[in-house]
Amino acid sequence: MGGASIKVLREKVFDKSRWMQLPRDVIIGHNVLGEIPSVCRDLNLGSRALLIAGEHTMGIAGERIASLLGETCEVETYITHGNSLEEIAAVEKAGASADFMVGVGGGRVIDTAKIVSYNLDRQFISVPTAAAHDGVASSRATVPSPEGNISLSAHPPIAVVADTGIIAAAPRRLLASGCADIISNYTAILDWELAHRLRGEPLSEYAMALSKMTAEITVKNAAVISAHTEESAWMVMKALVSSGVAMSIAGSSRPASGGEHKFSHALDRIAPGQALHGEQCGLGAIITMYLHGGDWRWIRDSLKKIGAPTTPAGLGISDETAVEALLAAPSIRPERFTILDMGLSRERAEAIVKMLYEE
Ligand SMILES: NC(=O)C1=CN([C@@H]2O[C@H](COP(=O)(O)OP(=O)(O)OC[C@H]3O[C@@H](n4cnc5c(N)ncnc54)[C@H](OP(=O)(O)O)[C@@H]3O)[C@@H](O)[C@H]2O)C=CC1
Ligand SMILES: O=C(CO)COP(=O)(O)O
Ligand SMILES: [Zn+2]
Repeated sequence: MGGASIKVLREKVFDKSRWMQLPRDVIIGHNVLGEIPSVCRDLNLGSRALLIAGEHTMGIAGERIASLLGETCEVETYITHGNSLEEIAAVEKAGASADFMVGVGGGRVIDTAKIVSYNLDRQFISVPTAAAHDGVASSRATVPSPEGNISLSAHPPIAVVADTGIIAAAPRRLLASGCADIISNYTAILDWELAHRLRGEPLSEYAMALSKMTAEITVKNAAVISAHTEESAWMVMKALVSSGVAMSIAGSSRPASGGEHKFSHALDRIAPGQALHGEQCGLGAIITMYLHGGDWRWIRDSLKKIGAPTTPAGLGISDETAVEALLAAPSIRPERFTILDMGLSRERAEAIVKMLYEE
């Protein structure tokens, strides 16, 4: 009897817990914009909406959604110009009396809607107009700061409505960028494993498996995707949603963001507005795969197949800028340990950037 109670005392207490938040409704497909009023009714979101879109995306889909919603709701519209903390504060003011938000556009608009709705404790619907990034369904929001981009905890959208007709009509470059953001999951996972081995950072096997599978399916379907049809939009959008779910499972962007993302964030600071987020991450993934000793040529060729750039010139930046971004990457989010935080010399960074032009 005494022996049994000693055994109980010695057992390690299991004290782990995680709160995973995921979207409730995910609707992807042809002409699904028309479903938005039903989604609002189904989820009981209220009668006053703030619709947030960008300069281009307001005309591409925002106005149509506002008119659809206008039949049953009071709708205010707001055009954002980026996702700076000042812009977020302004949208928050505009949304103070809204019951819910609808974010219509690219990654910056969706991140703005995500953080504003989180701060105001409202729900939001994510309506991507392009398949360019994997923040469509994630619970994280990336915003610029003087120290570089920071990843804030927020909440996932209550619903995602992705109209493949609209997404397929977006410029080809945006779709290729989304694929590159997904392909960079390969190196993000290698960095996470490295941080586990060297720093004891906890891993989530489920998040890693989902993130890797998403990248594998994308590469396997490169030929279909590069045709840039509505079927391509369907495939890439499913991958982007799955990658966002992997981030929600992990409770951080780790499964989809490693050194290649730190390189991209450094570029956003050094050479803002030159290239798309996913394009930058794709180039970063070639370099970090090389540093991990993996098959970097395969990453490069996969990116080429889907039409994403694979050199600094392809991003519209100089080789020197790419070298500066590689060297600056460790200063971005220093707590996120990656292969770029292991001490890359300028000389090696220059040699690696030259290597990118190899046939
Ligand atoms: N939270 C997360 O988990 C993640 C966040 N991100 C973040 O997302 C951002 C990148 O998103 P991304 O979409 O690449 O960049 P942007 O949001 O900057 O959008 C790029 C451009 O595409 C335009 N656009 C969008 N849809 C269409 C369309 N159908 N036709 C024509 N133009 C269109 C936008 O127009 P407009 O001018 O109207 O906006 C904008 O000019 C970064 O800030 C990144 O950090 C990326 C991955 C994950
Ligand atoms: O872009 C992301 C995943 O693709 C989000 O990652 P960050 O946390 O690096 O912004
Ligand atoms: Zn990304």
